Amino acid sequence: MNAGEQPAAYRPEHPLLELADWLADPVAPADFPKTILRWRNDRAAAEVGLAGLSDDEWIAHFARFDPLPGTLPAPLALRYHGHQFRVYNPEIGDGRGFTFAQMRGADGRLLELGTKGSGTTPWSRTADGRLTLKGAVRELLATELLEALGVNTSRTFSIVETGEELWRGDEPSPTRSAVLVRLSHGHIRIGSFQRLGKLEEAGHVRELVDYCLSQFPGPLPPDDAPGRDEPAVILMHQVVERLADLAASWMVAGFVHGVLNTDNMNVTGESFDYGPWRFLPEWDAGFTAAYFDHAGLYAFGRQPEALYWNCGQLAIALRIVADAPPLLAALERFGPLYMGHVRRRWLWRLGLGSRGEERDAALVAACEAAMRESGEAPDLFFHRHRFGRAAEGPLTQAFEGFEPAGPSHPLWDEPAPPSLVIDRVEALWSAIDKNDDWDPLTSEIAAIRRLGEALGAAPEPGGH
Ligand SMILES: Nc1ncnc2c1ncn2[C@@H]1O[C@H](COP(=O)(O)OP(=O)(O)OP(=O)(O)O)[C@@H](O)[C@H]1O
Repeated sequence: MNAGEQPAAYRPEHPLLELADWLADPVAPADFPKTILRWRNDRAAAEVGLAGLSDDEWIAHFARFDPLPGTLPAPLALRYHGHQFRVYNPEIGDGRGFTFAQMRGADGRLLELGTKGSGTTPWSRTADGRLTLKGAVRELLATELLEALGVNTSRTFSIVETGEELWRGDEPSPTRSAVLVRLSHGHIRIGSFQRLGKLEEAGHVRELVDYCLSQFPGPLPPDDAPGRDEPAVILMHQVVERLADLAASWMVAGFVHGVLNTDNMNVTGESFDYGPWRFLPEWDAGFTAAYFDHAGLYAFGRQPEALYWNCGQLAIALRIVADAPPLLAALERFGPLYMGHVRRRWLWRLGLGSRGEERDAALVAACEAAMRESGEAPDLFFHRHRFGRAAEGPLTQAFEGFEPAGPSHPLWDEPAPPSLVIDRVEALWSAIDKNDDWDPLTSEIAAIRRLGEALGAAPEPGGH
């Protein structure tokens, strides 16, 4: 919400309930020994009419999970399958989370509150259903910076520390526990369709397609797209458009998600599930975030290809209700859409207006080459070159004739804020872990929000 805007009214709904019999299981939240409020996102809460809750009420709803009035009567753990590192896994589903509430935002779009670390479900397998506090803090940092950088991301709504000791192979253990609530437009994944396709539930695929089209509305396919009136084809086009933009937005943010499995692909196009993510210390296509990604499958430069592959899996799942050629025609749009979104977002981050496709593409290529050569962190590069300043050497020509287009802000005349690279993330966590000092995290979030203000909103993609 921008300054001066009125807080939205709370407008509960529960359309998911209609699908719940075959898409989800009602579950009970864990009973935590402690509930210490660590983060409440009042900016996001104001958008859904929940900023007026007292801290006690907040904890009752977002750590004890007392139902919010008028929305889902019970938490729903969603069923899904997914390709994990390209291997099909039919045993997953919400193993440590659930959809807790649905509501309308001020713009009329559906929003959901979903959890992470809220207890076991039928899909927990042998795991504990919990989230580490460090995992929660990392998710907060990633979502705040991505939001500032114009990425369509889930938002971290609430973090409550829960007083348990957790054992993890990738954190010094025992480690502290938390329950996180996130706000996003939905939690229907490509893996949700894969599961229904695999189980040959064509009627349910149709129902889920209709739900997505009505709850997450988007544009119709281009005029010349084959099968453009069929619901599954329309959805396929929308998901391709959204994920092509998502891939572009991560590249321009210098962000490596780390685990681009099909169960982590939201059909709304929102970035979510922040595990081993990293921001780039330097421009390197081979930079890999997850220590367990030995082949570099989800390395920085392979993210667009991974999302394209995931869209292909959605097409396969939708084959049960649509012909292949129109689905493939939608899939083929991914590459050109991606390139267009990279150009648009790159110029936005530089604060420059477009000079046409060719010059814009040449500028992107020149900037990439300059970063590769110098080893400069992308955040620093974009800051130094905001509005086309500081161009030198081969960059001078590439920047020639581009005009400033972004808002002015005092930040652009200050030294660049430090990048949120791994050492910085670890330092912020260490203050909490060693001294229970939350001030460095709070200051970091304030600095990130100021960067978001300085950048302004990313422009919407144009029409077809
Ligand atoms: N500690 C845990 N307990 C139970 N299930 C877990 C745990 N950690 C991961 N899972 C499950 O393993 C699968 C893959 O985990 P992943 O980290 O991608 O998802 P997640 O972060 O738990 O949830 P989301 O994708 O909604 O962010 C999911 O089905 C998830 O629910």
